[in-house]
Amino acid sequence: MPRKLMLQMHMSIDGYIAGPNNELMEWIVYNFSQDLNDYLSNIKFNDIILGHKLAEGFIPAWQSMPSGTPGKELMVNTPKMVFSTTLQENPWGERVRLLNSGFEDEVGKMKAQDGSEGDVMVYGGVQTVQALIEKGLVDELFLLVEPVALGEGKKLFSSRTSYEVMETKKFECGIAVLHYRKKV
Ligand SMILES: NC(=O)C1=CN([C@@H]2O[C@H](COP(=O)(O)OP(=O)(O)OC[C@H]3O[C@@H](n4cnc5c(N)ncnc54)[C@H](OP(=O)(O)O)[C@@H]3O)[C@@H](O)[C@H]2O)C=CC1
Ligand SMILES: Nc1nc(O)c(N)c(N[C@@H]2O[C@H](COP(=O)(O)O)[C@@H](O)[C@H]2O)n1
Repeated sequence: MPRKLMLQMHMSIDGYIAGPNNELMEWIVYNFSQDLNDYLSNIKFNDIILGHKLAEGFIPAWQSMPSGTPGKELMVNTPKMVFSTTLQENPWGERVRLLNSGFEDEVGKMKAQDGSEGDVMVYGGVQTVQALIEKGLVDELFLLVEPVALGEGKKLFSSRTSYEVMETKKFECGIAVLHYRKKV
């Protein structure tokens, strides 16, 4: 069985993943309740994909979190691949690999590996996930639906794709997780 590419992203109830200009995500509840931390810690994967812009914040932010912060070990220790056409040197250390071209081909190769290698997770940002969705490479979605409508912003999808619901769950902090699998 091949590896799956999973996506986990926060989304407004009207389907936006960022403001119109990728503004600060102040609409996102980051103070996760224990039940949500427990749920997320059960999603298993062995590689993380990040876009360059997200990586600039994500990697140092997780590294500097106090030990014991839920998710820290997973986020810091899991190998990461960062998409960038401009970065020539990797500033983030040995667990991070830069990919300068052929993004979709490389993801296709990762996915073709044996499933016993573990699955792959992408956290964003907008350009990166839009490209992966557009190429049909994302197999499962974990949408963390925030209890807010934004009215405008950046969307995950630009064309019609069918999914089936695997699970829906409401959490104490107000987030609802919708877990979908792509229909084959
Ligand atoms: N809703 C959510 O859960 C999340 C939302 N976000 C939102 O995402 C925003 C950042 O998104 P965005 O600015 O799009 O940044 P990304 O993190 O997607 O990084 C974009 C950069 O990644 C490289 N890249 C990614 N895909 C490709 C591709 N297919 N071809 C060429 N280069 C590629 C390029 O780097 P280079 O320029 O070096 O070539 C590009 O400039 C944040 O402001 C935040 O608001 C982020 C994370 C989670
Ligand atoms: N799997 C998992 N476990 C946790 O404990 C978490 N806090 C998260 N957070 C998710 O990580 C993604 C990137 O977050 P930042 O951009 O670094 O804030 C995002 O999807 C969070 O929901 N994940």
